[in-house]
Amino acid sequence: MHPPTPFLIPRKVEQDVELCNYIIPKGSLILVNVWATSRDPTFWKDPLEFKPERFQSLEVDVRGQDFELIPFGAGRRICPGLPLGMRLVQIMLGSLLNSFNWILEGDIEPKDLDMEETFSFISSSASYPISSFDIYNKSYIWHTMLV
Ligand code: HEM
Repeated sequence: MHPPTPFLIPRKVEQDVELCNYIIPKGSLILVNVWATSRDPTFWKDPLEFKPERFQSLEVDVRGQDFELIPFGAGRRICPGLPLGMRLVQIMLGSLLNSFNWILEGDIEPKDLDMEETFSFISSSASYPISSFDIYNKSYIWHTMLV
């Protein structure tokens, strides 16, 4: 729902295409706005709410078959790094959670965190609310985790 790339890679139409009663002329540049589709209230209940549990009961998959959620794109130009990306995200997130003792700075409440994104080719967090953490006295050696 927070795709790293708000738009898929631009595509150029090679011939006139009719789509949903629109003619897309040959030569047009097409940008697929996955940022918008992954928070479209037509498909998502409370799309702006942080509810990771929504995926527990959903059949929607990120592998390019369900167009309401295509962070890796879809079709023949789908991200070839999808299997690696899926594994890396889990390893990185698990390693970060396991290796550091995360705390919120000052008196910030979780509900006050700004979870909005800044817009550019790659989305990033608007602010870095978790700005302080202490190292939990664990060695942080990537290769031992990956072996
Ligand atoms: C969570 C991690 C990743 C995400 C969310 C992601 C997302 C994407 C997206 C959205 C596209 C554009 C697809 C389209 O326009 O239809 C793409 C393309 C691509 N990705 Fe990834 N990617 C990830 C990881 C990786 C990794 C690990 C690699 C390589 C090791 C990789 C290599 C590529 C390449 C080469 C393309 C261009 C494919 C083409 O145009 O034919 N990606 N990726």
